[in-house]
Amino acid sequence: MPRIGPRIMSEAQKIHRYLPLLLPECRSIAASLQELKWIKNELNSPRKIHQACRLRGLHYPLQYILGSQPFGELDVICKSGVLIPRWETAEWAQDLADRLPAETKMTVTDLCTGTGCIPLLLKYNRPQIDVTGIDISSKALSLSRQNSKALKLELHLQKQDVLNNNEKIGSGIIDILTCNPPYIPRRDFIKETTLSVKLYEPRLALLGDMEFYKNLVEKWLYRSNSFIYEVGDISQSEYVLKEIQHHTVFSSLWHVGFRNDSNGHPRVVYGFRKEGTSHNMSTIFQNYGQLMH
Ligand SMILES: C[S@@+](CC[C@H](N)C(=O)[O-])C[C@H]1O[C@@H](n2cnc3c(N)ncnc32)[C@H](O)[C@@H]1O
Repeated sequence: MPRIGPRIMSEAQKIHRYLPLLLPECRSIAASLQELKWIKNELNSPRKIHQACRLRGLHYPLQYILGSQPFGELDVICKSGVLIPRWETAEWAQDLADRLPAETKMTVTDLCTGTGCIPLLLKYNRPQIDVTGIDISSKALSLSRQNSKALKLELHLQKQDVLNNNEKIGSGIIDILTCNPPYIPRRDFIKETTLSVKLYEPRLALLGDMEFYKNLVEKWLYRSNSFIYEVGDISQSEYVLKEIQHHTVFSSLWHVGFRNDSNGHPRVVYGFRKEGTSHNMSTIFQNYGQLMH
């Protein structure tokens, strides 16, 4: 990343004395001004505003400073130690919420729930559904509980290792299984993530490769009627597709699709049972992405 030159620093200093603190993270005067406006809107004391700008200069995430992040129509509480929800996730989760039937009862289990943003957004849009969030991290569970309370949306929570204790999670068949797992391979972590993410967001929430997709195929397909897993790149979607296509039983039972985010990047692999479910999955997932199988 190129360094900020002295000319732009002194230009920023002339506009506002805190702008030079924001420039290293925001990279331009316009972006720094926008951020200063947000900080001033949220924090009322000059001391807090100055402290916030200083922290931003150290690449500390704005959401941890201001304490929240919009996720669809929700304002989700954010705290250090728990991944900040991303717009890419909100995009597919909101579209999924809009597709769920308005009155029908359904069960949703969200693996790797973090702040609880995904099940809470689904519950907000479809209050009749029953939502459960699972995470291995105590910090994540405590924050998702706090979000559930603050938003007045009921969310069942369970602390479990998704990869090893699958049988201890819930019971019966899950209608919709959602998951945004840690999916950045160690080899890509250094070059592909920003300093702010590298320094301050939990690695437990970020670092992963194929293990959660493998676990989906080996364990969760037996227990769910549909799944929506976020991916970091196309190889993770292709892995799930190949495993289902080449499976003697799954290949005749499941449809599989890929979905890009609005920046055109592969973002989701999803699947649903062709028949035998009490809800019409093919209507819910019609044109959700591109069907591959
Ligand atoms: C990418 S974050 C997703 C958080 C949230 N769902 C979101 O979209 O913002 C992944 C989450 O998985 C959790 N996690 C990591 N390994 C896990 C495991 N083996 N079992 C359960 N949760 C795990 C982390 O604690 C983290 O909260």
